Parts: sequence; C-alpha cells; structure tokens
Amino acid sequence: MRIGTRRSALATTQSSHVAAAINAFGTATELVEINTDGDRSQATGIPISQAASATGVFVSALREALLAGEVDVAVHSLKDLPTTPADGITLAAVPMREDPRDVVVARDGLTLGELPPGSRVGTGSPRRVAQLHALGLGLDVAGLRGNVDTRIGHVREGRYDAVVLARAGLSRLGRLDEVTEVLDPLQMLPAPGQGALAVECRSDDAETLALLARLDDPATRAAVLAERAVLATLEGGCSAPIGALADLVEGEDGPELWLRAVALSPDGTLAVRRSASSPLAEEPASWSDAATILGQALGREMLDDGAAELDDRASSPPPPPSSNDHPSARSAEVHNA
Ligand SMILES: NCc1[nH]cc(CCC(=O)O)c1CC(=O)O
Repeated sequence: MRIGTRRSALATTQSSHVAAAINAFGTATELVEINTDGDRSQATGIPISQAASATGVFVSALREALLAGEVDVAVHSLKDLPTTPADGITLAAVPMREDPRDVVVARDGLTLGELPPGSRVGTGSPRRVAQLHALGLGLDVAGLRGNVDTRIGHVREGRYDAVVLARAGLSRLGRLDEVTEVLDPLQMLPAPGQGALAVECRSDDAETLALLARLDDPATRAAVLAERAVLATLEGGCSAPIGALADLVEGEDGPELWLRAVALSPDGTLAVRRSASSPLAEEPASWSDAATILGQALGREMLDDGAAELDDRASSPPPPPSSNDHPSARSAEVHNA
C-alpha cells in the first residue's frame, strides 16, 4: 500500500504513524514523498497567502497523486483540509486525535501572562493573532512562517519572545519539552480539526476503504465533523478567523457531543462565541450526521449573532497600545494569511 506524504518532518512522522498502524494489520506499506506547492513556496519564500490556494496548498498535490493512482492513501493534518469535498476521494479514517490545544514556546520558560507588554510573539495564523490580541496583554504579534523547528529556533535565537503552535505537532515530533504553557481553550480555541489526521483514499478503492476503516475513531470523527461544519457554515458569509472545539463526553443518558466556537475580528476586538451540545445515539454509525447538524446549527447561530460583520474590522486600525504604552505593542503585521 503506497502512502503519499509531504516531505516535512511533521508530515513524514504523521504518515509513518499511519503506515505503522496499517503494518499492524499485516499489510506492507511504502511512503511516497510528494512535493506540494505549499512546500515549494516555503522554499522560495513566497508567502503562503499568495500561493495558489491558501488552505489547500498542502492538500491538492497529495490528492492529485491519489487520483492519478500514484499512491493509494494520502495522510493530511485534518485542519489543513478545505471544507469542500474532493470528487472521487473519501475520508476513509480519522484516527484518534492528539490533544487539540495550542501551546506557547517562550523564552526563559515564561507563560503568555508573564511576558512583558510589547513582547514579540510569532504566529502566522489569523486565528491565533486575533485571540492573542483579545487577551489584552499588549503583545506585539508578528507574522511567522516555516516548519516547527524553524519557529522554535526563532525563540531560541532571540528573534521572538514566544511562538504559538499546535501541541499535536510538537507531540508527534517528540518536542513537547519545548512547551512553556498549554493554552486553555477558553482563551485560545484551536482550529477546527486541530490535532487530528485525515486519511484519504480513492472512493472506488473498496479494499483500501475497508482496511482504513479500522483506523477510524468515531468519537474523533464526530468531533472534527462538528467543528468543520461550523467552519463550512461560517465560510458562506464571513472570512473572520474561526476557532472550534468539540468533545464527545459520556453523559448520564449516554454519549453527548459538546461544541464550542468563536469567530473574531482580525484585530481581536470583537468576538462571537457560542456553544451547543447534542445527545448522541449509542450506535456510532449515526454520529457523523448528528455532528454535522450540530455544527451547522451553531454556525448559523453565530451568523445571526453578527459573525458575518466581523470581517469589516479587517480594515480598521490595530488595537491601541496597552496602558504601559510600550511603543512596540502596536503590530503592523497581523493581517498576513
Ligand atoms: N498550520 C500548519 C499545521 N498543520 C498541522 C499542524 C500541527 C498538527 C495539527 O494541528 O494537527 C500545523 C502546525 C501548527 O499549527 O503548529
């Protein structure tokens, strides 16, 4: 079974993980490296936001290789998948996810709250930028790109006081010892699907579909489908940064799906927050539909609450400096990607 993977350390680690699980079922695997536009533009330094399709750059080349029959399986970070389905491709497995939270890697072991106003905090994610500003700490939030090693290197070499990353990526790379703070989702809701993998194959490849189904974790699938349904619903009317996190919990009357979401103005001064929950049947077969319905309903509520108007804040000036009035507490680089 040929497994397509991007070349980055994170991607090959994730694909090797899936390969090992398939090997455990008695099927041999081969990793096939696919060079993606996203990786290429990283090499040339062209910002990701200017690459052909900002969300899909890491995904489309792998899907093309899958459809062309060059590989049988494609492994992606689920949060990098566009919400629109791809013709001829099925999400065959969503394995059990890692801790979905974001983390801080800061100098001197500091937490965000311990960093003095004006501290330079790096992230290229509009979702993290907005939520960092919303903390009101007067941080100088600056754009940042590159792989996990590069980002951590910026802190070690003093160019940034801190960076914000997905805990899952660090965990998969064995770098959790770098973490100086795990961010509470109340303050930093992760991206929809963060910490989960997406394992895709061709929709007509029954043999691979059946094998990959054994890697699927229905609770994770339900959670990420709910999160992505929020995103898909909001995308219809708004381009604001969005965070969403769902969790399947065992209630008194059976399983329940809990969902929280936020949409923010890019500068973090306005936010629409909502949560919802839904009882689930005992039988996992029905969870996907229930999760999607829950996410769509929450997304529509957020649109009713004004989530679509948050975009207009994109052209407004950045928030004023903190009361400490540190000159570098003002950021001009927050609107990347
Ligand atoms: N945006 C790139 C990306 N895609 C997936 C991960 C980490 C693994 C995951 O979230 O599943 C990362 C790095 C990061 O956000 O820190």
